[in-house]
Amino acid sequence: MGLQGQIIPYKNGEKEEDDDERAGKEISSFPPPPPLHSKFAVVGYALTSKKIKSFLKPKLEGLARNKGILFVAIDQNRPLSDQGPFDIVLHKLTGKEWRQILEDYRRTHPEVTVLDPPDAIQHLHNRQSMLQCVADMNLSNSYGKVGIPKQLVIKKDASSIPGAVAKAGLMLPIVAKPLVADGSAKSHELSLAYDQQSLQKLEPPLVLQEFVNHGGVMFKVYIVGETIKVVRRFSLPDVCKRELSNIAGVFRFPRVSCAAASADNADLDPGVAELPPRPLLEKLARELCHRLGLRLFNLDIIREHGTRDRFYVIDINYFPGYGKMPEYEHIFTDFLLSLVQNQYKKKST
Ligand SMILES: Nc1ncnc2c1ncn2[C@@H]1O[C@H](COP(=O)(O)OP(=O)(O)OP(=O)(O)O)[C@@H](O)[C@H]1O
Ligand SMILES: O=P(O)(O)O[C@H]1[C@H](O)[C@@H](O)[C@H](OP(=O)(O)O)[C@@H](OP(=O)(O)O)[C@H]1O
Ligand SMILES: [Mg+2]
Ligand SMILES: [Mg+2]
Repeated sequence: MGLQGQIIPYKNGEKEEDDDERAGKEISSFPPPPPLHSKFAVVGYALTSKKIKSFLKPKLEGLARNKGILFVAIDQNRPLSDQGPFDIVLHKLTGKEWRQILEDYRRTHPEVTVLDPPDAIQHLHNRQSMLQCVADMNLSNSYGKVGIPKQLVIKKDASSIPGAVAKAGLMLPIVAKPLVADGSAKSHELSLAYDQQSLQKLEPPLVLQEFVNHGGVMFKVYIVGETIKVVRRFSLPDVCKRELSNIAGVFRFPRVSCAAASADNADLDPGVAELPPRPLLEKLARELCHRLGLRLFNLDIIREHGTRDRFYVIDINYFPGYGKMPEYEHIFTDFLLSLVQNQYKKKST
């Protein structure tokens, strides 16, 4: 633990004789910080301002503080080793330089849990490698079958796309996704192509994916360590054969999964609304955590319309919008607590 090796939740008025080595460090401003000499587990965070706003809400900070966890902003202009000491580093920043800083820090501070390792996160920044684990897993049991849509990577030369699609046997319509998925606005600019010729209008590098009809509803599976939570979201509507033969062109679509309202309380066809079986999701999540080496991510999964148990994972996101996950404040606090308790156990054995 960052200070004295034991978590003692902060209580108003508590006084101790410890040093104030954290004095002058930038700490989160709301709720009011406790005295710097308290025995807290310290979570250093390096997040975008957007992420701070959606994730580090007063309720989370308050709950965590009551359980002895303090969030402290990392100053990116100063060496990480000069800050803290941290018990956990929580981050979602991109860039080679930041990755290197974190890798060096992990090497020199093996006692600190970095959520998550930069090279493991990097795996999700490419939409091809992102889904490879799911394909390799080939999950199929009595609860259902989980795969990925048929897909093809186009690195360059848009004019080659119609031929490449025909050769690979991909069926229209096709979802075109930027190959890089680094959280930038551009990486979320997706399009739907209805006919073969229009595919030339797309801009590689891309992943082309068969569009799978799924009744206009998808499931977001949020993972925080060993906890999983599933929510329904509205998604793109099905494309019927008649529509496909009457429409040509490429249509850009916005960030559906983000913009779309929750479909949890909507009046839906039960066959579409039914959540994927819990044991199937648990198996998938556990295995993905292991294979990806990540603890904080979500996945978008759809059920092929007209089937009960045929599922496709279409997207995996690192440190997603947990602010939209029910009860995330409690789940996250308990998760962080379990990490520091494990660190403490390790140290004392
Ligand atoms: N293969 C597919 N078949 C059917 N619908 C799809 C497919 N791929 C994507 N979609 C739809 O497009 C949406 C956006 O796709 P995707 O989740 O891959 O993009 P993203 O920009 O990475 O999203 P996020 O905001 O979750 O990171 C999905 O939520 C789903 O509605
Ligand atoms: O929770 P879902 O619906 O999957 O959507 C998330 C995206 O997948 C994330 O990529 C967003 O985070 P970043 O904008 O930090 O990449 C994340 O941004 P947020 O944390 O600001 O809400 C969400 O938009
Ligand atoms: Mg998505
Ligand atoms: Mg995504």
